[in-house]
Amino acid sequence: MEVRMDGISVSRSGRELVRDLSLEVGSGQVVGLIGPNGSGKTTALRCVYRALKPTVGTVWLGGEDLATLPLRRSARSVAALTQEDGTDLDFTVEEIVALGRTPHLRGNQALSARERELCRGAMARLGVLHLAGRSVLTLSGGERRRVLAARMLVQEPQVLVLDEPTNHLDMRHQLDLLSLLRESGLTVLVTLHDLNLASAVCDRLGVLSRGELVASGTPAEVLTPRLIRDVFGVTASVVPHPLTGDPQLLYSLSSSADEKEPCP
Ligand SMILES: Nc1ncnc2c1ncn2[C@@H]1O[C@H](COP(=O)(O)OP(=O)(O)OP(=O)(O)O)[C@@H](O)[C@H]1O
Repeated sequence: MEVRMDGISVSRSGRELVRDLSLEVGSGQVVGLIGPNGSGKTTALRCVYRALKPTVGTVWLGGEDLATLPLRRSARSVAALTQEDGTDLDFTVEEIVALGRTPHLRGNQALSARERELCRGAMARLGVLHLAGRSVLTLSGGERRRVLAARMLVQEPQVLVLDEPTNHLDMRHQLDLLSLLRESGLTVLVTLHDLNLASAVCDRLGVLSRGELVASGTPAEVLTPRLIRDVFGVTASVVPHPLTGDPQLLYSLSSSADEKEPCP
């Protein structure tokens, strides 16, 4: 199922946070939104999981205007892993994961045996099955993030929207989660601050700067020293990954945009 942001703008308090953004995520593609702090990435994502309505423009979900779809229908199709995770309630891990089934259930309907198995499978895949009976309030940041990723999977969506999903995760769990995204076959829109991970996992990247899309294309097309310098204000060398060939950025601590040449 493809997702298309079509000329969306979002205004708040008299400020345009996102301006005339058009970006498509083809069915089964992984597309990354990158950009500096405050460039509008979260705001754009929130329009796709319906936490925000664009002031102007349309988000198309599988060819239908998202704004016209019943909430239950879009909730079955789009799952989000956000920064506002809502896990401040004293629920157990398995209760939080089971909440992912909500869009599929009627009233107080109990989970079927298949759904309970689905929850166990998702917890096992994210390495949190051993925490099933623990209160989420007692978890570390990374454990909590993996529980929320499991909740996202049990929703059985066609589209995943993830805002900085690797936050709090150690390197092994970062790579594990991103591999899961790649292998899922789902349509994925993800923000990532780590440009090397974005390069490794994404088919295409969109670059936001001050609310506007300033570049889009494959990681090789987008991740150039010039763009990194112009948009992020740092000097980086771009080298091919020795195993995969993906462009990878090398920084040095002194590599601010003020320097004319990177250190040898
Ligand atoms: N409700 C709001 N009212 C006014 N300004 C807002 C509101 N929500 C966000 N902003 C501002 O909009 C801009 C874009 O915010 P957004 O969270 O989308 O950026 P981001 O690219 O996700 O940033 P980060 O990388 O820091 O997470 C920021 O300057 C932020 O302060």
